Amino acid sequence: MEKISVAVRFRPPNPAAADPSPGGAGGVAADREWRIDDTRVSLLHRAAGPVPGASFNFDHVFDGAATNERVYGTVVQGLIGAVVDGFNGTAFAYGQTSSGKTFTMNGCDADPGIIPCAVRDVFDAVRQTDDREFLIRVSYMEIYNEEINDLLTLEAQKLPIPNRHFGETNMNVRSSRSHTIFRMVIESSSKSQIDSGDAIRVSVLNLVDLAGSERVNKTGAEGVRLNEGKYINKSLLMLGNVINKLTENGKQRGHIPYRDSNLTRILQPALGGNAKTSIICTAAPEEIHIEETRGTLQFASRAKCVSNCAQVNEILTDAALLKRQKQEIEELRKKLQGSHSEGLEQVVLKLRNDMHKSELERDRLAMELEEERKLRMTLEHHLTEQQKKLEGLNNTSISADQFTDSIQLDALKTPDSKDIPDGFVAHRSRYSNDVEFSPMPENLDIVTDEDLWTRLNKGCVTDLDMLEMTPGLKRKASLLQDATSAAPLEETTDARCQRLEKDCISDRQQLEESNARCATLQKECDLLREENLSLQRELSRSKHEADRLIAEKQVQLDDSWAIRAELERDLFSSRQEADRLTAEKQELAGELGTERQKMEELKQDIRVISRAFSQREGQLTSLYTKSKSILENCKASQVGTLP
Ligand SMILES: Nc1ncnc2c1ncn2[C@@H]1O[C@H](COP(=O)(O)OP(=O)(O)OP(=O)(O)O)[C@@H](O)[C@H]1O
Repeated sequence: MEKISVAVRFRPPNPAAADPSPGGAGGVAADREWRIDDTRVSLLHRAAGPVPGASFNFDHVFDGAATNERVYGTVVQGLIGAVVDGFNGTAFAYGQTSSGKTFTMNGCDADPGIIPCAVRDVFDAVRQTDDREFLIRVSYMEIYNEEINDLLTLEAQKLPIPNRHFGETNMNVRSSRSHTIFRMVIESSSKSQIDSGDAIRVSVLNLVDLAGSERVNKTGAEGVRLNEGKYINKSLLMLGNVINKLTENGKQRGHIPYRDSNLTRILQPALGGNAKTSIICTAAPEEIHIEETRGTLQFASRAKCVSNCAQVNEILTDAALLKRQKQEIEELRKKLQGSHSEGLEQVVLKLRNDMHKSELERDRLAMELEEERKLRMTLEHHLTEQQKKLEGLNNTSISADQFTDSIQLDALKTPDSKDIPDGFVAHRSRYSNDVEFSPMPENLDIVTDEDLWTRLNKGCVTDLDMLEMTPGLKRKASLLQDATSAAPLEETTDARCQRLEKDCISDRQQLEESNARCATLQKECDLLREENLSLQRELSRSKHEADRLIAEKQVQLDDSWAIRAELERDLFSSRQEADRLTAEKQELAGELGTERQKMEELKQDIRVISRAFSQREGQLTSLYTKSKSILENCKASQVGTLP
């Protein structure tokens, strides 16, 4: 789809044009004027500035200084190449009477208009296209009072060249009273033998000069001119209706009234159809024409919204159609077998590989995660153990059951130290805040002495009342009473305590690290799972797309095969029909020959008979003459012998 190209052209101000209406502005400085930029036209009030709602944008805007050559080069020249290449093209001039439509389309000797420039360029383009041969037909017609006249057929109209209807009005001494359509039909086919089966291109170029819309009070039309003006205005109204309908939204648009006038019927392909179209809206710059100019610009704005759908026009012979179908089938087959499907397969394969890799990676990470979890559990367990031991050490000075570990116990043992089977374990239940000495209970004298308790409890004196007596390891009082052996035991326990604390800290660090690693692995695992899912989705989408494309191509291929088969059948039956007709023709020709021969013979017979008849007639005539003279002689002799 491409939009219609719309240009606006202002003619130079006409000094002779005075406002014909009573109280007209002739000679008085205008209050309002049009400001013209490259693509914009706006109405300005000298005192108040831009007039609201009177500003318009177009593809091109030309002021009075623009020549026809420039207008043609900017707006129409591009169409010509397209028309020679097989597209339909239309250019038409629209505007109020005396705004310069005919000047734009026809021009003058010094500045030829669109029609002569277009004809020149069509023939130039044809000359430059070496590989095709062309047939160009030209017609020139007018729509006058809703009747179509051929302007090139002199016999029918008995009008001198130019044949078009012109008439004088107050607005234009030579006002066009009809719409004219200059049409070139361009046919072309390839010169090449190889392409001889190619299509024939047929395109139409319409160059239209519309009659101008007019107001009766300005043109002063009456009688014939008034009647012409009514037809002109009516057909232009129909053109406006078609354009309005075409600019409506697709659903509301409904029926387009092309058939309401001959003008819209002829312009139908150019308006929303199969053609490239350019409209040149001509306008008068004078203040007295502001309302008409505004109407023209509104028409041009609406026309700018119309879209056409131009395509090369080709006529296919059976052979060309068959050739096209074959080419299409070949192309489809290539596409089906070729790079596209291979590419898709490769994509699918790559996706599969990626998915497989990511699955392996995911499994590996899952295993690592499991190992990490196990390690963390072991560490946690170990830590708990260590903490318990540490607490035990903190709570108990010489609680033997806190040293179940034989290595720990060994560290506490002196060479004479021996497990005593029926000894006891003193477990300290709480510390006394104040340093004081409680009386030693008598039954504890075998456990330890007061100093040793004090040292083991780091200065804190045990409330011996609270000591629980548990069966367990018993130590020899003599061993524990030895003051020299108590000091190394105290140092070892502290060192052990510190080591365990250190262990504990490092275990906790390890545990934290392991937890962090575990969380990272978990995240990676989740990401991989997501990636995996998206790869799977992508894979299934690609597969689906590949299947759809293959199915589509298959359908196209099937269709092409079916069309081809049908065409081949048609071709075959056409050939048979042609053979039958040829045979029939030959038979008829034979019969005709025989008939001709017979006729010749008959003619000969007739000639012989005629000759014989003539001879006989001659003989009979002479015989008759002789008999007559004899008879007369006899009569005379008889008369002479009578008495
Ligand atoms: N761009 C221009 N440059 C010079 N003269 C122009 C230009 N445009 C129009 N004119 C002159 O203005 C007058 C009216 O122009 P023209 O006949 O082309 O108008 P029109 O729109 O075809 O009118 P109508 O619709 O009545 O046929 C003519 O004399 C023409 O030569």
